[in-house]
Amino acid sequence: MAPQQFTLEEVAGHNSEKDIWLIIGNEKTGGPKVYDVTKYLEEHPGGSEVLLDHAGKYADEMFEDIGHSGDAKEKLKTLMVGELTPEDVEKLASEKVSRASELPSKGGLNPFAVVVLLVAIVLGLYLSKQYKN
Ligand code: HEM
Repeated sequence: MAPQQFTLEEVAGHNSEKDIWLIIGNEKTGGPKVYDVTKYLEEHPGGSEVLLDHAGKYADEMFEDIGHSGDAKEKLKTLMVGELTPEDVEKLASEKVSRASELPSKGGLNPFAVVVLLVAIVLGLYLSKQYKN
């Protein structure tokens, strides 16, 4: 049976302690795959916190950076629930979305922060003019 396919958005919905999925894998390891780590949270030797931090996201870089053992990779296999749709595999590869930072939002500037910053600058200019006169 072909593995089930999920979108990034569907994976992102599994982001709580009671239901946590991660995406791990890259071109070198056979592509990103989707893992259900809900039952593994308590068992994880690295603690549940790091897994929760990446709930619903692409955690490949973190997983690789730790230098997980062969045992860890074997365990990982048992937790797989499926793969990403080809479009979203493409998306991860091209945008390097998140690399464990921002899913599903695309990163970049927060528009609210930009507005606040602009207002602050204009106000600053206005006030400095006032003081000169
Ligand atoms: C389902 C995915 C994962 C599995 C099956 C897994 C498995 C393991 C295992 C078996 C160990 C013990 C050491 C070893 O055998 O390498 C371990 C340690 C650790 N893992 Fe994971 N891990 C997973 C995901 C992650 C992720 C996503 C992170 C980070 C965001 C992470 C961070 C750590 C840390 C910090 C340690 C402790 C290393 C140490 O104390 O030396 N793990 N993991």
